[in-house]
Amino acid sequence: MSRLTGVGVSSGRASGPVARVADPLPEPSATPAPTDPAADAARIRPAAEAVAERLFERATRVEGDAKAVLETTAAMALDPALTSQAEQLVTGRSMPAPRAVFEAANGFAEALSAAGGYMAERARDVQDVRDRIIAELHGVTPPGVPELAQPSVLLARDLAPADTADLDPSLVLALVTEEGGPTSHTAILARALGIPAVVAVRGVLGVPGVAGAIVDGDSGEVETSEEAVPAQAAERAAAKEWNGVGETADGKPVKVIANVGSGADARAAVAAGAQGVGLFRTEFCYLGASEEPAVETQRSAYHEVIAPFAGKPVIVRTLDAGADKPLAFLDMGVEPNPALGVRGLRVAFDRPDVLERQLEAIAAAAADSGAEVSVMAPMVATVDEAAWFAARVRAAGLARAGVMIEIPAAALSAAEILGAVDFVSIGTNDLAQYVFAADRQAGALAELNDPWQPALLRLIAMIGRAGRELDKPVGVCGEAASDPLLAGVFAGLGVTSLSMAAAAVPAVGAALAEHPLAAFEQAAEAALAAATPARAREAVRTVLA
Ligand SMILES: C=C(OP(=O)(O)O)C(=O)O
Ligand SMILES: [Mg+2]
Repeated sequence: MSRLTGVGVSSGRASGPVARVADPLPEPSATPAPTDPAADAARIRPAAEAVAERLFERATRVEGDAKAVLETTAAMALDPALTSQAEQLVTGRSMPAPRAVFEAANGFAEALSAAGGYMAERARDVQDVRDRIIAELHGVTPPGVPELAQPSVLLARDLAPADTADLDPSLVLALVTEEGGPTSHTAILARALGIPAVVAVRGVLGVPGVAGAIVDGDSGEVETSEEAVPAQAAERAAAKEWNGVGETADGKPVKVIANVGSGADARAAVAAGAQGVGLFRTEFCYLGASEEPAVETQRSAYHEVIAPFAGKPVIVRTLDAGADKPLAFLDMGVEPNPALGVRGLRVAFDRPDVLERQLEAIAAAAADSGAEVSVMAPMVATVDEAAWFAARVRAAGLARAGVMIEIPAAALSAAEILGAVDFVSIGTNDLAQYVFAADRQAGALAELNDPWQPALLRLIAMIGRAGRELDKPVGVCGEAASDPLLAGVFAGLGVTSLSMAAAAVPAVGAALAEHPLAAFEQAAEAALAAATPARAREAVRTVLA
């Protein structure tokens, strides 16, 4: 018996036999060089096609989000840039085919990781595709979730979207991962499925002979056992239906909207019933570009995301580049402390022309879309910065300007900032990182980046209060908004819209509809008064029981 603690990211308690998700294959060797490089290179494309075909086949058996994830991953396997780069490494540098795929894919994954945020999450997908193609070349079973013969607790290093897209929820009792944090795919998926999950359980993969486990998604405790443990599913509230209207039980509106980064994301958000877009991360349009994309290129990329939301609100965020999201064409130089450097709106102070061209493209994309388009800036620290940005947005002919609140100084000046803009949206991913001085990407600091930390909630309360006083919208668009229990707390703190990954939309919508606003306000008070994240969760659950 071994007891370990991680970060509980999806509530409930379950136990049962453990199914281990296979780790990626070991790094393929760079030697020996192929005797016939041309023949070895010729194996890569068919292997990638076989991987894509299998993923497309799995996609035919599921619907909605799962289908989109599998199709996106399959399309990544077929990316000609990846296969041709790998082929060139075999023919030009005499690398064995598996090593060439490894190197080529890693190049793409590194570029995505460097871009940070949403793009960094896509790096995991590229690594997933890489490992599938390498397994195909070796003729071995690909890593990932095994076929489950009985209800099981899944134990993994971390989970990629394609690992889990077609999971049968009736066979998964709980998820436990050694890596990952509160904003990981595992967390979002578990909440969407309504099963307990604990992430960042350091050392769990090193425990020998694990046969069963008891998982507590509230306290973050995981008890492993060498003996079989009988399957016991978490008590799941009857699958809640959501009518697609974001409001509390007493009809107080709280918009349930989506975070998107591409046309495919936008279509998935529509399918999930999102009432609009609360965060369109435009970085994707610039990614890997050695030159700034032309206004027309930007317009067309933005239009693809905005158009599915005719008649609905769409908040487009201007470029969030710099520091951990370096963009080659901006040539910002090396910074000693990147997370605290020239990033987000700060880039625009040096290069207002880049912002102006982006606003021109957004205005053009909005013009014939029928959507209610607003624009917001990332990484705003002061009211002067907010006012500077709003003036430029209005000069571009766009009606509504807002800013993200993700720097503690901005949270402390929320009232003044709201005076200068039409709305604010709280980026809990960065706000937590800056409040706790804890890198959001560092698994070892996942506990500090837990959005249930009362210190973070107290700052959000200040922003909510300012919004109510000035009667202006306050959104949350960090991943914290995808936690259905926390969603009610945010509503109680004065938040008027919640924006999240499409998969979380129905569960959050249903959770808001369960209680009147007064109950959420009481829950929020209880959370604010708690000393720790675990006690805050417990207190909220008690109030809403
Ligand atoms: C939504 C946010 O922005 P991003 O994750 O893109 O930095 C955030 O910081 O919470
Ligand atoms: Mg951010």
